[in-house]
Amino acid sequence: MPAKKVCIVGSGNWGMAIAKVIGENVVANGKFQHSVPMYVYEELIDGKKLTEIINTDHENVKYLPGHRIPDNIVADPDLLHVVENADVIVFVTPHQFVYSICKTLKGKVKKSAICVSLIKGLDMHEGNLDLISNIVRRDLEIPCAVLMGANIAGEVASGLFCEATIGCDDAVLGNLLKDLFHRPYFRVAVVQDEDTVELCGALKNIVGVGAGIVDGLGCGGNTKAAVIRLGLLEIVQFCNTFFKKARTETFLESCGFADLVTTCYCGRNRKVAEAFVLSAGQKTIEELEEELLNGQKLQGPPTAAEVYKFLKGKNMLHDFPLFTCIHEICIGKMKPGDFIECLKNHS
Ligand SMILES: NC(=O)c1ccc[n+]([C@@H]2O[C@H](COP(=O)([O-])OP(=O)(O)OC[C@H]3O[C@@H](n4cnc5c(N)ncnc54)[C@H](O)[C@@H]3O)[C@@H](O)[C@H]2O)c1
Ligand SMILES: O=P(O)(O)OC[C@H](O)CO
Repeated sequence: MPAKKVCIVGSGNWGMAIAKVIGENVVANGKFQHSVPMYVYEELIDGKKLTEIINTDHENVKYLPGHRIPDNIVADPDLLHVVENADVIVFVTPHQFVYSICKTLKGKVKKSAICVSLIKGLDMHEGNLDLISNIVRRDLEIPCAVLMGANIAGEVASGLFCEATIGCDDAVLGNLLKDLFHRPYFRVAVVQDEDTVELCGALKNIVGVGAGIVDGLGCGGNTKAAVIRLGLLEIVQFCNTFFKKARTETFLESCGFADLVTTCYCGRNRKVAEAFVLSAGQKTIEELEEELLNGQKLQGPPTAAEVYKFLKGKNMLHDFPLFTCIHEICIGKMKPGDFIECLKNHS
């Protein structure tokens, strides 16, 4: 069997960390070609192209400073060149850019290629809520698995132990992807419940915003635990109401409960939402995202907006009071303090 060509589409905070994992694994495992092209959205840093900096210094000084990635990861600003003849395409951009990337790739990827999405987000499409993996499947006409989990990028890049979940309904494909991602410090489990794995990854970002709100209000660990518990309840309910019935065990994998915990304590959504509450109406979420994240993109507030629009269309906002309240606080329709009432009255 010829070695498979892997490519990575995306080079942000998580994109770089996972490039380190992949770069090490393709060398350790004979199933994959050693050189891995990575699509980088080109920009200038102090007058120098980011792709050149990555290929020379093997570090993305803007999105994951202080971490060296393996030399076999090759940064390239040409998206079509990156995916040319690729057998495995790893999608890891903020979800905001998936539509335009898929549009560019339509009809341009190998017919036998497979994709794995590491993107935690959802998209409203023609009045319906789309999984990111569905956009890929529909536009590129190839299978798409997902990888989600409690994976703060900097910690993974530092080699600190964590777990992740691959959601893949095809067991053979799932095992191939496990070979690509599993490392001694990155333990991967494969489950055949791909929609639930992806939904957990997307929806936990809304709950992360809720955690930041209670931190900004000066509440303690008990209140945050309530946010996590009620958030998990709404995630389970959302999956089972709108998608094929979830396996309960999936929520106990890294993509479920564990990702909720890490996001609510260590994530960017939490951080920006806390700053938003502390700014007492002086700054918007978007302004704080720009101020605090240096180009990294929040997924929680836009996902909350998309879920809100979807639920409103179904007249079901009252069935998901936590998701609803978090969005209304983000857009200034409710005050952060109202969140506590929402928690108190949640059934
Ligand atoms: N950062 C983490 O700790 C982490 C962990 C697990 C999963 N994720 C998920 O991975 C996905 C990617 O997150 P990330 O942290 O790698 O990204 P990020 O938040 O660092 O986003 C910045 C990236 O977006 C790119 N970008 C900016 N404008 C663009 C455009 N117009 N077109 C294409 N790309 C553009 C930038 O070049 C940069 O690579 C998200 O869905 C996120 O939820 C993130
Ligand atoms: O920093 P956040 O809030 O985008 O969360 C990062 C990861 O998804 C945690 O697993």
